[in-house]
Parts: sequence; C-alpha cells; structure tokens
Amino acid sequence: MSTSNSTYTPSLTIIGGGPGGYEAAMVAAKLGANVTVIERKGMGGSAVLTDVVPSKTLIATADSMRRVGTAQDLGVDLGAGAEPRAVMAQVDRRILEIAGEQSQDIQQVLERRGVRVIHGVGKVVGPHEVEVRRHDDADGEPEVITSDAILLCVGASPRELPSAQPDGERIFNWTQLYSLAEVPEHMIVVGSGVTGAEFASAYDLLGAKVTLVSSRDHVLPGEDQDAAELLEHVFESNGVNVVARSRAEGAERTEDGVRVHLSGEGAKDTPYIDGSHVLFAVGGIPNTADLGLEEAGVELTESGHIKVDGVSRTSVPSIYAAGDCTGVFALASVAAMQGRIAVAHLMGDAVKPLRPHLVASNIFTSPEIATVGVTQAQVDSGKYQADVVKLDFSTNPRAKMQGVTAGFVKVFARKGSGTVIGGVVVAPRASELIWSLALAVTHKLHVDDLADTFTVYPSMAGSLAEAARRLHVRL
Ligand SMILES: Cc1cc2nc3c(=O)[nH]c(=O)nc-3n(C[C@H](O)[C@H](O)[C@H](O)COP(=O)(O)OP(=O)(O)OC[C@H]3O[C@@H](n4cnc5c(N)ncnc54)[C@H](O)[C@@H]3O)c2cc1C
Ligand SMILES: NC(=O)c1ccc[n+]([C@@H]2O[C@H](COP(=O)([O-])OP(=O)(O)OC[C@H]3O[C@@H](n4cnc5c(N)ncnc54)[C@H](O)[C@@H]3O)[C@@H](O)[C@H]2O)c1
Repeated sequence: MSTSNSTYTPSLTIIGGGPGGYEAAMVAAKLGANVTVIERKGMGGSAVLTDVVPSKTLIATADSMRRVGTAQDLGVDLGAGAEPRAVMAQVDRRILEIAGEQSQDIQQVLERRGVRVIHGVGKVVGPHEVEVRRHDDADGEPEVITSDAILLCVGASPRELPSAQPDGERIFNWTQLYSLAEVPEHMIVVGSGVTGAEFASAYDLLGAKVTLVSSRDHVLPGEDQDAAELLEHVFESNGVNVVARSRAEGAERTEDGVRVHLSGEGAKDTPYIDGSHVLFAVGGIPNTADLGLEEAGVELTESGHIKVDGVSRTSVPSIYAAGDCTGVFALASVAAMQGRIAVAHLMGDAVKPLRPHLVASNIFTSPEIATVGVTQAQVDSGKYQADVVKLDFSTNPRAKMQGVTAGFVKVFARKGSGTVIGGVVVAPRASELIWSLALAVTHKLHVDDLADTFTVYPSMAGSLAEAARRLHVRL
C-alpha cells in the first residue's frame, strides 16, 4: 500500500516514547499515518533520560580523564601538581542538560511532523483501544484512544534486590547516579554485565576506588572471551578489584557508607565489602505489568517480555511491540529497528524482518569493545565454519602514536568463500571502527573487498584491512 497516494490514513497509538516508540512515530508520520505517542517520563524514554545518554555522557568525561592522564606519556607537561579532577556537580549538570535537550529535540521533531504527544500513562483496554491518564489531568476521566494499531514500546526498569533497596544516596540503581556531589571514594559495582562493566570502567577513570562484584568467573559473560579477558587485565592494572564467583545478597547503610554482603565461592574469602557507595547493575525487568496485556490476549514469556515475531507482531494482530519489552536484544538501535519494522508492516511498506545476526553493538568501557555478526563462541561450537584472524593494535603505527597499548581487531570469514561474517574491535572509539565491518557483514562483502579498499595511513582502520588481507582465500 502506498500511503501517499491513498485516501485512507491509518492510525497508530504508541505507548512509550523511547527509541522504539519515537523512531516508529517519526517513520509512521512520514508515511502519512495519524500517530499518537503516550509517554510517562519524557520523550526519548529511558534511553535518553536515564540510560544511554546519561551513561555515555558520564563516560565521555571519564574518557577525557583517561586522555589527560596519559598525556604525559605523549610529552605533555601538565604543570607541577596539576592532577585532573572530575568536578561532579558540573559533570552531573552537563549530563542532565544534554539528556533534557535531547528529549526536547525529539518532542519538537515529532510535533513538527504532526505526531500527537501525550504526557501520561497508557494502558491497553482492547485490541484497538488505549486508555490514557494524562499527567496534567490526573483526576479527570481517562481518555480512550481508538486506532487501527497499537505499538507497545514500554521498555524495562532496573531489577532490584529486596534486601538492597536503592535510596539514591548510597545505594543506587543506574537511573539515580546523576546527583553525586563528589566522585565516590569507593564505588562497589554489583553485576559484571555490560552495564556494570561500563560503570566500573567510568568510575575508575573518574578517580574512584572500584570493586566489581561478578557472579561469574570473569567479567562480561557472553561477550567475546578475548575482549573480556583484555578488559579484566586493564581493570586489574588500573587497580579495579574484581571479586569473582560472588553474588550480592544485600546491602545496608553504615555510618559513613555501605556494606555489601556476598555469597558464593568468592565470598569464602570476602564475605562482605565496605565501600562509600554501591551501584546495583543486576539486569532489567520489562515494564509489562499493569498494562492490560493479559486481558487483551497479548502473550508474554515467562520473564514477562512480550512475544513478537520478526516483524514485531504480538499474538494480537492489531498490536505490535518493539524494544526492551520484547527481550529480543536490549539495545536502542534494535528497539528503533523493531519500531520501524512494525510501522513498515502496518503501512504495507517494504519490510525486512529483524536480522539479529547483523546487530552491531559496543560496550563503552576503556577500551571500548565493539562486535558484529558471528561470535567466537559460535565458531568454537561449530555452528559456523570460519577462518579467524586476530591482530593486536600493538603493531599499528597510529596506535603507537596515540599511546594505545591494549586492543585488537578480529575478523571472521566464512571458511572456503572468504565472506566476512563477523568481527570484534577492542580499542578507543571501537564504536566508530566497527561500522566498516558491520557494512561488510550486512552486505556479505568478501575479505578482498575490505583488503582492496583504501585506508588512510596511518590509521587504526589499517589493521582491519590487514586482517582482511591475511584472510585472503587463494583460488
Ligand atoms: C545504563 C544503560 C546504558 C545503556 N547504553 C546503551 C548504549 O550505549 N547503546 C544502546 O544501543 N543501548 C544501550 N542501553 C540499552 C537501551 O537503553 C535500551 O535498549 C533502550 O532504551 C530500549 O528502548 P525502548 O524504546 O525499548 O525503551 P525505553 O528507552 O526504556 O523507553 C520506554 C519508555 O516507555 C515509558 N513507559 C513505560 N510504560 C508506560 C506506560 N504505561 N505509559 C506511558 N509510558 C510508559 C517508560 O517510562 C520509558 O520512558 C543501555 C541500557 C542501560 C541500562
Ligand atoms: N553499551 C550498550 O549498548 C549497553 C550498555 C548497558 C546495557 N546494555 C544492554 O542492556 C542489557 C542488560 O545489561 P545489564 O548489564 O544491565 O544486565 P545483564 O542481565 O546482562 O547483567 C547483569 C549481571 O548481573 C549478574 N547478577 C545478577 N544478580 C546478581 C547479584 N545478586 N550479585 C552479583 N551479580 C549479579 C548477572 O549474573 C549478570 O551477569 C544488555 O544485554 C545490553 O544489551 C547495552
């Protein structure tokens, strides 16, 4: 259906204004739909207000600290006694300003495109009906909006331990970190997934003493093992204390800080840790309770996520879902893609189902860890037959010039054919370098295509081309 030539204007109600919701709203409005977005916190959702934007802005400051800290190795005299210091009040103000501006920008763009934005709480009350309680009319009668389709993009919230309720002063979840007057003296980070690793890295660079509690043998379970080991090595050399094979059982306030109680193998040596602050980064739970989903017949998984197919359809034909509430891949980019796919499907536009094996992602630690496509674990398990080349950046001239001492690039090419099927980059700004590999994986480029493409000399990207060259298949 080409909506621009059609007299019929489909209508779409979206609950949740994060990347899943706002991207879908923009595309749907552009395609001519009548769109309403209901958001309870602010446009941009958790991604913009509490998760991605604030954490990456904090990490930008931490990264500046890193660069200033290593400037002396490059011959920069910072002057006697001049130690870089993060001024947290200023850092936090900047974070909240950037998040607020970003949220405003998104709202304005949507409104310019004719999207109706409602600040309030939405609930599904039928296959085509959403009830909304507006914040500016909380005691009034809720409005019921009827539309051709509903898109659920309600996201997720931090998981909390009953025995460690966050108070936003000493015991934190990741949404509460942006009002610290000072850099924490000793930050205990519980959970060594992506969130825990990023904050452990950031607070370390900001000057805090950091202890990272990991329930597994190593940090970043499930990520590329070489990358995780390298990061753990960097953590160790920076003085981050990784307490492995330990689970936090609870946390309590002490006179001047917190005590975190541990269980598990690691707790035999360390039954508790005292620190000034503790951050719980122990995963998220989908915001699907009290949304009227069971009554509407929308099927959920055991974990409470909304079941969707490759084009974001739920078990109810008129209801779609996208983003963290679906449990597919907790990434802003995936949420946005799922939202766009839902809209394309609804509007009868060309639609390609989500292809999770093409997702590129980045862990914003120092160094960053970026991945795309097939993983080393999948190659090792025999799921994919691949040739693998791993090149350390230690021999890369640009890396030497910039003082980059730790990092590598790894390229996976299909055995026999040489098609690029995956890659890992560990380096400062790996998030930017991975795009060339993502392009290669998505468009099934050959290693020779990468090798034959000019790179700038000297550049970190030169190592990507060199890895591809080493994977050349001689016919
Ligand atoms: C600390 C942290 C850092 C991250 N960093 C990155 C990163 O660097 N890159 C990346 O790709 N991903 C990152 N992520 C993941 C990313 O934040 C999520 O994948 C993304 O936010 C998902 O978008 P979404 O649209 O599903 O939901 P969200 O961004 O969670 O937005 C959902 C919105 O819906 C609202 N809502 C819920 N219920 C209702 C209701 N009934 N009525 C009205 N509104 C409602 C919520 O309040 C929320 O504002 C990070 C996550 C965390 C926790
Ligand atoms: N840069 C990014 O793109 C980025 C950043 C942050 C989060 N995310 C997304 O968010 C998703 C969730 O990541 P996450 O790290 O928040 O959650 P997660 O569920 O991946 O990791 C939480 C970790 O905490 C551990 N844990 C749970 N309870 C514990 C306890 N009591 N004591 C010690 N450890 C405990 C778990 O075993 C797990 O390893 C990721 O899949 C990622 O996609 C992305």
